[in-house]
Amino acid sequence: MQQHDDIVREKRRIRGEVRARRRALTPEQRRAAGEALTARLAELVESRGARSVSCYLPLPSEPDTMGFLSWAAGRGIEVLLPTSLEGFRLGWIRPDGTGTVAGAHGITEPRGELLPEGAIGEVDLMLIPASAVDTSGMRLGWGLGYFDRCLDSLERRPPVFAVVHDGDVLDRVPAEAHDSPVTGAVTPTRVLFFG
Ligand SMILES: Nc1nc2c(c(=O)[nH]1)N(C=O)[C@@H](CNc1ccc(C(=O)N[C@@H](CCC(=O)O)C(=O)O)cc1)CN2
Ligand SMILES: Nc1ncnc2c1ncn2[C@@H]1O[C@H](COP(=O)(O)OP(=O)(O)OP(=O)(O)O)[C@@H](O)[C@H]1O
Repeated sequence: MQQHDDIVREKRRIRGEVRARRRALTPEQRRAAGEALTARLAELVESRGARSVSCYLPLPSEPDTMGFLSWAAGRGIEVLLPTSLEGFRLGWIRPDGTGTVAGAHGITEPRGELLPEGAIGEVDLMLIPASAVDTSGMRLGWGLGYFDRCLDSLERRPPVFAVVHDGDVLDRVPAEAHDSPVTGAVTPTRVLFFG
């Protein structure tokens, strides 16, 4: 149990550092990072020939995916976005283009059809939020388990890329049994593939 408590404490410490670092970014740094991120995400999607992906509507301090969402819309690439359901479970929405609503945790969610469970496993590529990732592919979220549960529940798991700032790629992120590695990560400067 000691070991488990240590891991939980270490995860909390890392999340705190990431939060502080993200909040210290100036508006100009955020804008520039968002613009660069759009190019990296577009590169990844094009290189994989993905026609459908998952993504997220960003909180103010998260890597800004809005430019990428516009790019994808212009290319006719289908983008599914998450909604926070009860029990820290994720649902997936196909946006209908009529706007957004306020979801849980202060996160904006699109209006649109809530897809049947498992449908997210059919996308070509998942782009998911994270607080940090390490070079072996272990991913740290915000401690609510939404994405761990979602990825665990999939019979077929598409390639999964964590979207983070450059400073959120760490040498090592502590892992528990329910954590499974991601395929890669995308930052404003690079697309990384993990063993
Ligand atoms: N944009 C976005 N949508 C998402 C998630 C997410 O991480 N980001 N989720 C993923 O599970 C689910 C909701 N869970 C949440 C995850 C994190 C926080 C949150 O407040 N995170 C940070 C702030 C972000 C930052 O500093 O960059 C925090 O804890 O302070 C809230 C809800 C579904 N939708
Ligand atoms: N597949 C699962 N089924 C049930 N509970 C889970 C599952 N995966 C994780 N959890 C629980 O969710 C909580 C958060 O786990 P963890 O700290 O690994 O989250 P995270 O990776 O930061 O979050 P997220 O998955 O939202 O990105 C823990 O209490 C964990 O036990």
